[in-house]
Amino acid sequence: MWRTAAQDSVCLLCRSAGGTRTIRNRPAATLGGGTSKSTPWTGGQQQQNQQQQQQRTFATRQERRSVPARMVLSDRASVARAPGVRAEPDGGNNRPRRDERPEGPFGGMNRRVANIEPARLSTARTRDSRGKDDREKGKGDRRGFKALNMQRSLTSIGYGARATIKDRIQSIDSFDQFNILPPLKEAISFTVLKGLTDIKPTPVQRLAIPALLGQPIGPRLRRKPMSHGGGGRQEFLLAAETGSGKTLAYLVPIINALKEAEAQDTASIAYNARLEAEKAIRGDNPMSEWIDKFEPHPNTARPRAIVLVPTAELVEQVVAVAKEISHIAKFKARPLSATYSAMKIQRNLYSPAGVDLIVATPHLLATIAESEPNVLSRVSHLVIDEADSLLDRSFSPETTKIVDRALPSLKQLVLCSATIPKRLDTYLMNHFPNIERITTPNLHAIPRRVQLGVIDVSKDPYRNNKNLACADAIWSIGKDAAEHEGPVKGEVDVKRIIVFVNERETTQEVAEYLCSKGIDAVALHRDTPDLRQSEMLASFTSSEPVRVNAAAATAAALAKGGPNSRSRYLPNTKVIVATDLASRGLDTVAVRHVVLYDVPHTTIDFVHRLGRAGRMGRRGRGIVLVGKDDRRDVVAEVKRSMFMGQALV
Ligand SMILES: Nc1ncnc2c1ncn2[C@@H]1O[C@H](COP(=O)(O)OP(=O)(O)OP(=O)(O)O)[C@@H](O)[C@H]1O
Repeated sequence: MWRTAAQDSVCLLCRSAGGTRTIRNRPAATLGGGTSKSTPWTGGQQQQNQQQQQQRTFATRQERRSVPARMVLSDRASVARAPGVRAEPDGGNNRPRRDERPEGPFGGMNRRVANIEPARLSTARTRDSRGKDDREKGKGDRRGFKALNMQRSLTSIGYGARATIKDRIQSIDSFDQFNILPPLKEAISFTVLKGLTDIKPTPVQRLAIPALLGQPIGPRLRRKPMSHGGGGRQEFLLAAETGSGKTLAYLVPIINALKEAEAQDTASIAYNARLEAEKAIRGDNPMSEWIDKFEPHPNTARPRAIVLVPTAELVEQVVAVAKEISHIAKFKARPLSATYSAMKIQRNLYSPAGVDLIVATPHLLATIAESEPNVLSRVSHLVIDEADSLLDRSFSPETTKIVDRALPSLKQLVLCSATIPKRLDTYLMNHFPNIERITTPNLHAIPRRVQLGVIDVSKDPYRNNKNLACADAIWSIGKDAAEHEGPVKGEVDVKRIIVFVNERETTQEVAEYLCSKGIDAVALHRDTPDLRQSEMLASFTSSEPVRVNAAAATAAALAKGGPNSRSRYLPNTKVIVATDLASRGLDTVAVRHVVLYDVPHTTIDFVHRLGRAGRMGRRGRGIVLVGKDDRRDVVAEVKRSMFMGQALV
């Protein structure tokens, strides 16, 4: 019996590989009891190779088993191994690593590494690892939010990116830092935000105003070259938490652009000169008496800026802000909504004095544009406020029609929203791939100053009577308020509360039940009488306090049985029952309490509904009624997210 050094090394290797069984003490050549003579498969050259080879192992157990008694092993150790590929001590599975396979027709198959140039690979890795860091960080923060992670409805933004944005806007603390015309600065301080002592732009205003003006602020705010849609148009998405001043964030730069363009517009300059001459001729004769007979302004029925909003109430709200600015900045803003008579709509649009900015609902404007295509022929600035609703299925056809008609003259398209739902994200990627996204550090987070309480409706005393639970919650708020006299002796503040339901049909039913329990409640929907609805809304959107006699409120507070008490009248609360679409965007500054009658379907609805309270730094409280079939896990996680000050997903 003889052994070569090479054979010894095979034996050691086999042992160390732990699994490749060899017939250890027999040289390969004698396997099967053969001789060392050459066979047709093993020539003299092969034998020489055998001796030179340092590591040798058998191909596979199967191969070995199938080795006929007189078979001599290939000196390549594995028949599957390509020339030049090293053997692996892998227990007999000696196939070459996929990424080491040679070039050839099948060389690219089953690769584990992408065939990317090293230079490109390094930049891709840096980018990827940065994104991954952010994602990992976000994931870490979201651990334990199983229910919310499962039904993700909002686009997530990494906490790293949020921190960067926060840094960027720190140096801006005054409207004077923006390149806006002096009358606009004056209007912000003396009309829109009058009464405030320390006026500072909010985060969305710090980000959006310079971006829309095309103004670089400080070295860190210098932006990449403008993102353009087709035809040199600029496209922006402003996304910021509810009640954070988005209206002013888009109105200020747009009005500024209108005023600058007006100063250059030869038609307007010539008209103004003729108007001044006419005024001189007419002397003391008031302008309102003769302007109708004078020639129309070049902007008559051809506004240069349009703001689209989903509801008539929001039309009023936005146009009110624009008009406040217009008192000082001098331009014409007009509302268009279905609540106006045909004659009023006609007058607003065809006013001989012209119209610069129109605030409208898409349905009405799209209908007008069908018969009067010129209405949109001069639009240079288009804002789609509450973009997640207006680009959703129900509004999208009308909104898109307006965008399409305005496109030829459009210079800036601004989409504005408090949430970026995933479907909006996809829509933007498909339709506006170059849109510049301006998002604030607290996007999708409900402010920590808003607390969320939970009432289990399935328990006593409600026994699944949601209406009763709702009335009881409102009575508790009223009773509590009755104990605290306001600044005026003998009077208490009236609490304004919004009750949110998921379906529009439920609004009336709940409002009627609350009324039957002595609560001043109104449903906010199309069929509610306009006057009652607008009276109620006015008291919700005004920051002026409403007070009632303390004695009446205290009597109600002391009555036993709450909503079931005999007195059955709670004088110090006012309630609106609505779906969140009805109240979308409403600046309900007077609201401290929100009751979520139904558990919202998605986190998007949580953000918008709870966003009606706690606006612009105010405190607020949400109460959610949870029935036996509701997702308690979702509610618990939203509550925890809010407590931790995290964004909902
Ligand atoms: N810089 C500011 N400082 C203080 N208050 C401001 C400032 N800018 C706006 N506001 C006030 O903040 C309130 C909310 O503004 P606005 O309605 O524009 O919020 P929003 O972000 O559009 O909310 P939503 O998402 O609900 O539509 C308004 O009462 C407005 O007057």
